[in-house]
Amino acid sequence: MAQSPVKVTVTGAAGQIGYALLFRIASGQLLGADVPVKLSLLEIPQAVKAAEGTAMELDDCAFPLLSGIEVTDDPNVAFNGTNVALLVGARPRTAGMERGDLLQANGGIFGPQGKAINDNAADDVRVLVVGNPANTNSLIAQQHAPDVPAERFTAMTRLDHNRALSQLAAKLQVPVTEIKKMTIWGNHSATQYPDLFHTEVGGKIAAELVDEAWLRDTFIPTVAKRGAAIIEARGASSAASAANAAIDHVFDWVNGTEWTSAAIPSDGSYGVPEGIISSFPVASRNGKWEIIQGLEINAFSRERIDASTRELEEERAAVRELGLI
Ligand SMILES: NC(=O)c1ccc[n+]([C@@H]2O[C@H](COP(=O)([O-])OP(=O)(O)OC[C@H]3O[C@@H](n4cnc5c(N)ncnc54)[C@H](O)[C@@H]3O)[C@@H](O)[C@H]2O)c1
Ligand SMILES: O=C(O)C[C@H](O)C(=O)O
Repeated sequence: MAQSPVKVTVTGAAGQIGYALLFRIASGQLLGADVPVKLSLLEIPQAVKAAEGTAMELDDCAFPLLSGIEVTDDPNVAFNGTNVALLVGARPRTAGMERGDLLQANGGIFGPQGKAINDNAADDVRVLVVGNPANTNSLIAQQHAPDVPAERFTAMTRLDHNRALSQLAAKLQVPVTEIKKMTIWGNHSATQYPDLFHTEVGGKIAAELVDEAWLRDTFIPTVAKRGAAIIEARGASSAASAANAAIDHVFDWVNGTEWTSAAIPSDGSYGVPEGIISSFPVASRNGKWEIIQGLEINAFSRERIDASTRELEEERAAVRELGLI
């Protein structure tokens, strides 16, 4: 029997990530080449017309897997029966802003959307927050959705993971496919920690293949500050690479993987405070993320994981203070 379509909701559909994302979803890259999809495009009223234009272009592609498109400014409609919610819609930072500056500006979006997901989404809904500050926005949405299992709320650090793969591959002059077990810990911010002490290249530990000065002074800051470097170079924040990472995150969540990075609610593993949505090394089995256990954390890593998770605790305290959770 033909599979019934999976409903995918994309917020901020008229934005630059939305434009890079929707066509790939409709072509089957988000869920698989045999899975039909229905798209729901959520925008603010002023941008609905632009989203309708994107919907016209989606129509014009005649994608065999695309079974329907709706465009709306009502979250209750957009999330009605949704199976996958990609929360992209938020203001990007501009040159000179840190992600923390966006807490107040964007935090207000995610409470109402969390509630709309709670009240309307399908029982199997999976949520990926891309809009910054992604980890804490995901926490805000989760806190407004008490009927949805907490672990269904995630945030995107896959772009950081992919950036780390690419930087290391260039340094070691190897194809990215030779690199296994890359890990991003913590917040999708400048405090994130790309960890090479478990990463393997041709069976060897990556941290032992590079000198410590490069690891500390070049690799970690290059990955952690790549978002700002893209803004500086493009005059706009990353879009196609962000859309690509969102596709990777959901595809692996649904179809399984033995090792990647994703920000998921902490269960206290590795001393990461319970409840914050922090990046971990994860596997996905039977449609559920699992934190990879048993890794030895050295003093160098400990210090950096603690710094990034402390920032997430501070963000949680700040949104509590603002009454957002
Ligand atoms: N996690 C990551 O790795 C990552 C990477 C890149 C960008 N981002 C973030 O993604 C977000 C979107 O980036 P962009 O470049 O597409 O921005 P953009 O400004 O091009 O588009 C954002 C869109 O969101 C819409 N929007 C705003 N409030 C909304 C709401 N309440 N409901 C629905 N739509 C709403 C806007 O109308 C706009 O069309 C930003 O916060 C950016 O910082 C995250
Ligand atoms: O850094 C930003 O503000 C945009 C995005 O989160 C990125 O990492 O490219």
